[in-house]
Amino acid sequence: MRMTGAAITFEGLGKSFPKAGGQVTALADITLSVPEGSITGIIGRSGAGKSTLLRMVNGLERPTTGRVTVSGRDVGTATGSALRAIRRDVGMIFQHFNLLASRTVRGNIALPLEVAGTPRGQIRARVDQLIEQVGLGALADRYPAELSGGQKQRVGIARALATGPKVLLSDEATSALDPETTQTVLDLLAQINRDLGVSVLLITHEMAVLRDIASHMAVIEAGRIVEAGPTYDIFARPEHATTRRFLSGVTGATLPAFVAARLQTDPPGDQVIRVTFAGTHATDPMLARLATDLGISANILGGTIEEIGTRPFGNLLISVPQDRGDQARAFLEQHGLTTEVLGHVR
Ligand SMILES: Nc1ncnc2c1ncn2[C@@H]1O[C@H](COP(=O)(O)OP(=O)(O)OP(=O)(O)O)[C@@H](O)[C@H]1O
Repeated sequence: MRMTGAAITFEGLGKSFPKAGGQVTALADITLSVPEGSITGIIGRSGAGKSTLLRMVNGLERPTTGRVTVSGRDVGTATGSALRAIRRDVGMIFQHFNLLASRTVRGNIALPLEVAGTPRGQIRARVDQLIEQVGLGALADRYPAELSGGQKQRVGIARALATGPKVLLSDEATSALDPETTQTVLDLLAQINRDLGVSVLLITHEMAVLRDIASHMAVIEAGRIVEAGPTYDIFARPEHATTRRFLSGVTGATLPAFVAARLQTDPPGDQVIRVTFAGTHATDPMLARLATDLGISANILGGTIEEIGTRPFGNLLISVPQDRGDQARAFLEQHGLTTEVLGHVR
């Protein structure tokens, strides 16, 4: 089946590598679609298979089973000019930038155009345009050693865009950057996605990267996708334990230390509940209603409201009397909120 509206598809994809005395399975039964025009992020721990999955998209690795397509073209079986055509449609950026030290900014960005046989006269104009696009105007004649990490990644992005790809692959592109620089590079990726309509597939081990720019996401563990969907939905209703673990670091609210230190897994004590507010319910005065409708008064232990895309997303940590906990949670869930019992405090 060929999915429509997909920039990239993985269909029952598997990849094994030979290993002394047998095989190691890096990926198993991956079925995932990267919607055209989306920024799709894949998160997983080290060794989960992220890089292998990304390398399938430009044909650096070939599937052992299943298929990977770019704009409907099968990458795994493509050779010669067909493979070269796919690769022109797929740009890639790297954690450590992979720039040539002996070439200036201009020279690095020109490289893929030279390889593609673009006439010299055209290369100059195209490179100028790319340098403008990534905001490197004043640095065109500098060498990589004279640039900051963020500037190097801008060169990497310009180089990846040189041949006018439909898809941009990002391999931990911000992992070597400080938080502030990370933000500016993520903003640039979002802008490129918006302005040029380039679909982005990125891999990361940081949930914050997905929160900030990914419209869609998937969680990969031990070579399998354990959860996938629109980023907002997954943040609001994570289903898999691995997803929840990744989320606990970013969905702001953490328990105050004095509460965390006393938290127990079993009763007795007040029930400590994480309430996730999503979408239109984000600003509803649900705690007030808990008091007026059910007569349950909740203690507020912590909370945050942030935005995913442009939609509000909140986390509130509360405690309620143990014997009213189930009732309170049922009420909140009935009103479209997600709840999770974190434990009990006396
Ligand atoms: N060329 C190879 N030969 C043998 N095994 C490999 C090869 N490439 C990857 N693997 C194995 O496949 C699994 C997935 O590796 P991969 O690099 O894709 O993970 P990752 O999620 O990108 O991790 P990291 O973030 O550490 O790069 C690992 O067990 C790895 O050892």
